[in-house]
Amino acid sequence: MKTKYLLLSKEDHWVRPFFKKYKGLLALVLFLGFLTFFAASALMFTSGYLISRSAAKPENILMVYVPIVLTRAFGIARPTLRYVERLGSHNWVLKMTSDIRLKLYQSMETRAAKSKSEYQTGNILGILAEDIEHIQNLYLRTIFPAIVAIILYVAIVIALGVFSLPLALLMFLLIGVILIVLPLTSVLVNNARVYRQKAKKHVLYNQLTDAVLGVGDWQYSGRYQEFLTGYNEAEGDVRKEDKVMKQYSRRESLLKQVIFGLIVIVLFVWAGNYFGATGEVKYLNWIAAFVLAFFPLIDAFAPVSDSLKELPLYEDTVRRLSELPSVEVQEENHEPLDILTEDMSIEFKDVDFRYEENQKLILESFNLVIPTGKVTAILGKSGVGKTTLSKLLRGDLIPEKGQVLINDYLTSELKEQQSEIIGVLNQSPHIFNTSIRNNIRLGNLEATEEEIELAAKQAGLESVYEKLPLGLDTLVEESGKRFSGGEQQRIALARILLQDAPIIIIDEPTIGLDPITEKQLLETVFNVLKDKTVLWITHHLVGTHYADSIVFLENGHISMSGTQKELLTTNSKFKELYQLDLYE
Ligand SMILES: Nc1ncnc2c1ncn2[C@@H]1O[C@H](COP(=O)(O)OP(=O)(O)OP(=O)(O)O)[C@@H](O)[C@H]1O
Repeated sequence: MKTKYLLLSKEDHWVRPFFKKYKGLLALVLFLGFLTFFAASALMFTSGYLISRSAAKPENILMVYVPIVLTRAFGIARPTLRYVERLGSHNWVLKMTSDIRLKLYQSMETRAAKSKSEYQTGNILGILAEDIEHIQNLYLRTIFPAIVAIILYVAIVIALGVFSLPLALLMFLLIGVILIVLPLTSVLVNNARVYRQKAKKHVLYNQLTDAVLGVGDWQYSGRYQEFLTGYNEAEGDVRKEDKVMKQYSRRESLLKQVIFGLIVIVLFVWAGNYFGATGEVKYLNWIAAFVLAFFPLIDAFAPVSDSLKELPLYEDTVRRLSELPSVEVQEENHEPLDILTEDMSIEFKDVDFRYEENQKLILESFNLVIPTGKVTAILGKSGVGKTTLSKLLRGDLIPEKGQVLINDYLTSELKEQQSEIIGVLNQSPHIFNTSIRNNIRLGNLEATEEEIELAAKQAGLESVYEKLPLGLDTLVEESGKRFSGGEQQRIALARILLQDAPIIIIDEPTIGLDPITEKQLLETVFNVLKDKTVLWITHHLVGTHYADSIVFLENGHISMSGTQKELLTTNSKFKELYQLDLYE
């Protein structure tokens, strides 16, 4: 079990900083919250007095003129203050949660380059949907009302103390039960339950994303019903916990109502005695006023224990957030590198790389040079490190030893210039659910219509969109479903052409395509990318004539290299592999 609370402590780097950042608005919101209840209470007080006084038939209207004006004033002030307070508090909370979302995004981005696998999509969805919403509620439903209630509590006890010390003490105890004893008991009783429920909900989120991503496989395997049953059971579990907690809430709410009833009776008896004892009729008018003034305060006190019960949830939220990678504030003004010159050669210089410390080196003293405007094909068994090589080139991974350079600049320094320098054509480019034109435009938002059309033509899309009534404005449907794999790759290629980066990574874009489409696509790709420096990851030897150099990766080193022609004539192993590939 936890020993130290994180929420709003110094170690809380997620909620506390924003709490401090907007503290001026926060103070205003709290003050307005207090004023709202004060106006509500004063409204009831003046109306109570007015009713009592009017019932005693005043000689003329002027005798009750002041309470009439006050009743009107407080009647207008209460909703106005409430409105402004809501506006302020929501504005405050939305500002803060938007900052937290941004921080979450930055944190994931920091991590994304290194390893996406540590944080499942479901976890992130859970954090975005549940946790940040909890933080939103933390302020709107818990912290603000609790602080306002405590201010009111102190004000009431002091105000009553002026009239009678025993009454002030009694109110101190009775309201104290509602504001302190009940919430604490509730936190103690429900703590474990709330945690359990939240953990179960996170399991549900993970199951859901997994299920949505793999829905086809559940269907094909004939285990759809089994999956549904499992999911329903997990959901049932969450509901069961929910039921127990609701039962507790109902009982607690009953107890609160009884205490409120008791407070009203105590106030009534005391006011009756206090003002009745004076023997003067005019003082009797204050009795109803005193008792009625308490009623609006019930709205301030009642929700506190309900919301404090959720404190463990907020604590858990902050804990989960604090486990995310911290965001180094990268405010440093990163000077753009003067990297774009004639020379866009790539060099891997004595590179050692592995993902984890105790892992075998994936690249060991690895050296490779790709001259400007040349194509190097990287081949090797699955898992040998081809994709790793491309990630090192993008600067997403940093070598343990050695350097990865483009035009003598470290690729890890590229930062936001990365997309300006390196384009990627991979196995499954994402085609967004918009028109072909917009999908291509993604490569360069500033491109003109003519440039987009030229890129589409160069990528060989003309024959595709010409047949369509809407041409380039045809919607591609979700994930590009409307088009074949080869056509989707051509859209991605057009996007890259528009991006016009001098270096291109081609990571098996032809995988899953039939040999004829593969051949046609490769022809287009290498035709339009002929001036670029290209790192081409492939499994196929057929087509490697497009490469100026072929490199075989094995055990972290280059085991074979040369042009297709050279290798075919001098290397029997290559020849053998080439023959095998021909018959595949
Ligand atoms: N994030 C990671 N953490 C730990 N190990 C990883 C990670 N990513 C890849 N690896 C391991 O590094 C090795 C090289 O992976 P890489 O993806 O570069 O291979 P590849 O040659 O591109 O394979 P394929 O041809 O199947 O795509 C593999 O053994 C893989 O399991």
